[in-house]
Amino acid sequence: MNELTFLPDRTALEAVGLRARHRRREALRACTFRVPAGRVCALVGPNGAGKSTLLALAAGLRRSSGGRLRVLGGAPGDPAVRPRVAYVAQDKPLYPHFTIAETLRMGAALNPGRWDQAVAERLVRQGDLSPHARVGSLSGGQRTCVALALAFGKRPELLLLDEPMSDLDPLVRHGMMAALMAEAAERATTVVIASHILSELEGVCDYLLLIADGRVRLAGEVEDLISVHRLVVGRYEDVGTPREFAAHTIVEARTTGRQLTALIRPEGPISGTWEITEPSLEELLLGHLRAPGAPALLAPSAEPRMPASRWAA
Ligand SMILES: Nc1ncnc2c1ncn2[C@@H]1O[C@H](COP(=O)(O)OP(=O)(O)OP(=O)(O)O)[C@@H](O)[C@H]1O
Repeated sequence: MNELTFLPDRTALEAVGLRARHRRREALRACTFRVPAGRVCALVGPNGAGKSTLLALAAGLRRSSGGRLRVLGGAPGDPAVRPRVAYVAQDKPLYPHFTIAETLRMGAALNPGRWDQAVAERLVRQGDLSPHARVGSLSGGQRTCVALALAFGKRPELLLLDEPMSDLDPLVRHGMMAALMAEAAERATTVVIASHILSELEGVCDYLLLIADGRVRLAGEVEDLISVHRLVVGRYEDVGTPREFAAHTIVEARTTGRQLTALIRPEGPISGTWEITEPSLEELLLGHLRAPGAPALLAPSAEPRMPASRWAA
């Protein structure tokens, strides 16, 4: 993180009581959170949690069914907001008859005054692709590289990525992730990246939004969220959870043989003879994913800042 990318006073995404429906099914249930500008935010949750729905709302491609969502200070999809946002959907729609070079020319034509050809070409090279290749002849992973090049060439202030790396081979994924993060850091781009690959998020994301069953479970700076949790490991042969944990918030506790492993939000010192460490991001996420009913936590930076007078849709 550098001074440019750390913009805690500006807001990229802000939701209050946000709801969305797919026909009768509620996909988002009263979600409230804030993502400050300049952050790389991991959007994590089980299948069907509502991640894609949230990104599509932020991109202005779907309408909410209640609550409020602000994107870069404006309404999602507003003509003043749309050019500043790029969105890479899971299915990455592209024109199959275009070559990669033609696709980038289309990007330039659609984004007058914003387009950065050098950045787009750099990302195409990262995928080891010829500009003359036709999009229809590319593999799924190669199309992903083109979609990411198109999104980044737009020089967005907010980049919304829906599981962008899932079909990339490990080498290309590594190179692409590094290239994306370098571009994002240089331009202080806010990135919201939905992913199931938890190891890929560690060391890359400094902000976290965890949703499950359409509800926000965790939101805030990764550092802040990690620092209020502890991983507690030790020998335990009784049933249930140890009595000394009663004073704390237990996110998840598991016993394997005679060993107990628990993810806890301590309310004070933890008594007993336990090995107590700070969880890694992956351990924090796994604990919460295994325990979707654990009490939600919104760090102070994730609390909405829009005045209450604007909360009504
Ligand atoms: N087109 C649709 N029609 C009906 N229901 C839908 C549609 N799209 C999503 N849903 C439902 O809305 C809920 C949220 O789906 P969403 O795709 O946002 O989840 P997700 O977190 O992105 O899941 P995944 O990790 O599997 O991509 C799910 O219950 C899903 O079944």
